[in-house]
Amino acid sequence: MKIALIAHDKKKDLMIELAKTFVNVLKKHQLFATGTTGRLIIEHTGLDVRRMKSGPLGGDQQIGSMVADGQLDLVIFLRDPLTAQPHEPDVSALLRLCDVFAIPLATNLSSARIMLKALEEEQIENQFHLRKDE
Ligand SMILES: O=C(CO)COP(=O)(O)O
Repeated sequence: MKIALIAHDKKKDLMIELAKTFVNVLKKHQLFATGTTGRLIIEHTGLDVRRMKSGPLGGDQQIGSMVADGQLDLVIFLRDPLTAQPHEPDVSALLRLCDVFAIPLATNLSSARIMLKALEEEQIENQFHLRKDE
């Protein structure tokens, strides 16, 4: 499965802890991340992560493009709903595209844990999302 991992600044520590907790699950999959999130995950877990640009510099849009192209199966995006983001339109666009293409999307720690637990137990199948044109 192809999984995107993204965290806003105040949620990065949570993302690192999440990645550490589920490192044995995550290492079985292809991982993608926005720039800073990816660097931190690599530094703290040694996981192989393909890094896009940083979120404010277009990373969310790059991930969104992958969603639109059917290149991602899961998105975990630990958002900070209490801090204004300069690239809020990019964030909204990515969340919207996940809904357009019915890609499983976790936007907080609790839903992310449920998603990774399901992945651990192999309850999520590859490419079960619907393409918009299907
Ligand atoms: O801003 C982000 C998501 O909107 C995350 O980007 P970084 O991982 O580069 O901090």
